[in-house]
Amino acid sequence: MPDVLLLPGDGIGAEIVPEAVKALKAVGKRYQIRFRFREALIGGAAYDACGHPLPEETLRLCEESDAILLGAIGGPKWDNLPVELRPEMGALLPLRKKLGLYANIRPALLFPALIEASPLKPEIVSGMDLVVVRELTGGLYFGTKKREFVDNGDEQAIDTLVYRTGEIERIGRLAFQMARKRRKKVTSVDKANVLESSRLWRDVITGLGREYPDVQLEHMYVDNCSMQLVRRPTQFDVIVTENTFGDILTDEASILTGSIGMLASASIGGKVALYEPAHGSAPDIAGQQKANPLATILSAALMLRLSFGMEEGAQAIEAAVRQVLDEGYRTADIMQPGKRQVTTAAMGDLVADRILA
Ligand SMILES: NC(=O)c1ccc[n+]([C@@H]2O[C@H](COP(=O)([O-])OP(=O)(O)OC[C@H]3O[C@@H](n4cnc5c(N)ncnc54)[C@H](O)[C@@H]3O)[C@@H](O)[C@H]2O)c1
Ligand SMILES: CC(C)[C@H](C(=O)O)[C@@H](O)C(=O)O
Ligand SMILES: [Mg+2]
Repeated sequence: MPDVLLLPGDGIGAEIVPEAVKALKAVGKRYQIRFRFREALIGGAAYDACGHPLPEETLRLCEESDAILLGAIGGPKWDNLPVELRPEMGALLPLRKKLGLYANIRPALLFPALIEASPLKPEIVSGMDLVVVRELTGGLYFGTKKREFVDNGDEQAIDTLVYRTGEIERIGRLAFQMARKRRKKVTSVDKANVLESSRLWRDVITGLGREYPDVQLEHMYVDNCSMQLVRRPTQFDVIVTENTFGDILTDEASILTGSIGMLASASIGGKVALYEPAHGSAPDIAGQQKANPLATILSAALMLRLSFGMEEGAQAIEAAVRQVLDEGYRTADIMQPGKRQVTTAAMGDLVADRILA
């Protein structure tokens, strides 16, 4: 019985996770699989309940589970806490690190029904289907952080950006392997014209490329990449990049597919994988049933594919999402003239229903 740990977290997390559970239950019913769902606290919700954003009990349940589904963490309520108690630095980052989740897979796929919801012209965005492989446990996020006063009385803040060859090699390998199963192209994104860590990144990826002669490798500076994504997103197949660049480029890529509410993700590399939408807790729309649950539902599909080897179940979810969009149902963020606007829960019901149809 696959044991799935649910971590709804904060803001819209409590609204979107139940919709992905509906999809998983529908797959369970269709293919006679019984999932066991457990739930734990994380983020601001955990801080409010027990004084820490990542309680030991939550970490233990994560380590014992077969896969984790996370909603989102954070929000203005907790932004002024000491940094180690904030949901981002006190829970999400340590959880990724402790579970060894060094690779964050973020597919940015345009569903044809959403072509009008994209800010790009239909002829430019049509066929967009790329995946960003983001390094997740290194770089600026995990470097030394400090503040100190200098001679003239100024305060200075320091964040170090460190990458080792081994860290670059393992994420690079994953990207090449993924490209082999796709359109056989890897774009490695860095800032090698400025950063030493990027020059090492480029050296390591170039060396790895020789082991994958069937995969086309190109290097691109991150500033150019952010422009190329908008100019011609279909030129990309697999983008591999370091932590911070991947964070920024995936928010950019998400909107090209219609909304950040469409971008699923899988964080892998350890014994247990974590699945979560790429977006945050969206405090501006929390509690209003306006959130798009599809990124979380599509993250559940990634869970079935990558953690449980249930390709059929994953495809059933993806086909149901496609069908519901083709039928014209939309949450507010992807609403278009002539379409039918539905709530978060209604969207989840529709997807579950189509999985079972
Ligand atoms: N993985 C995570 O848990 C995660 C990711 C990003 C941000 N955060 C946290 O979330 C909080 C809010 O951050 P932010 O406002 O910069 O980013 P955000 O992604 O929460 O929201 C950005 C914008 O996108 C909209 N949006 C996001 N998800 C949506 C959805 N599913 N459906 C419809 N609209 C959606 C929001 O309403 C908002 O206008 C912060 O505390 C941040 O640290 C957490
Ligand atoms: C909340 C934040 C720490 C996180 C990140 O930057 O990794 C988020 O933006 C994401 O993309 O998952
Ligand atoms: Mg982000």
